[in-house]
Amino acid sequence: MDFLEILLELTQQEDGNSSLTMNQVKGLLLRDPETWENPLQFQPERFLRDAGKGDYQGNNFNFLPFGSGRRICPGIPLGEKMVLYVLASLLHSFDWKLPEGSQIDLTDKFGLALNKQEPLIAIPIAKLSSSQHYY
Ligand code: HEM
Repeated sequence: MDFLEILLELTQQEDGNSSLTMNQVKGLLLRDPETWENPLQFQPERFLRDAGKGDYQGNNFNFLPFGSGRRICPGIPLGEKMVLYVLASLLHSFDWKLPEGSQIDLTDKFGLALNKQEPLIAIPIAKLSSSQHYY
């Protein structure tokens, strides 16, 4: 079946019409097995193997987390720094563990942006030598 047909079927409404937002198209493109090997698997290392696939400056139409063209996100440089800084701070300052008996569930929920179906609950454990380092 043609990829477009699958898109239309997935978004069919009760009145027979289909409505597809740009974000839904993007979400589905990121699952296209012709472009992404094992698209449903969380494999961030895929971008290390092939750096071109992770180019998000708007020229690679298979991967547009910041959009493209005239309306491309102007916050890319700040976003790049903030995501890295916040993540690095959280990993540097805390050990993380899951609540007793729970497991990580990576199932996602289709929507305007990709959300996890089950929220992640992670417990931070302070690991810096002095509590003053947390202020
Ligand atoms: C990781 C962080 C971010 C992501 C994933 C992101 C993603 C996006 C996306 C997908 C768009 C729509 C682009 C389009 O329509 O083609 C957008 C637009 C926009 N973003 Fe971001 N963004 C991020 C961070 C930021 C930051 C830090 C700022 C500002 C400080 C910002 C400001 C804007 C503005 C003003 C627009 C509208 C641009 C326009 O319509 O002309 N974004 N962003």
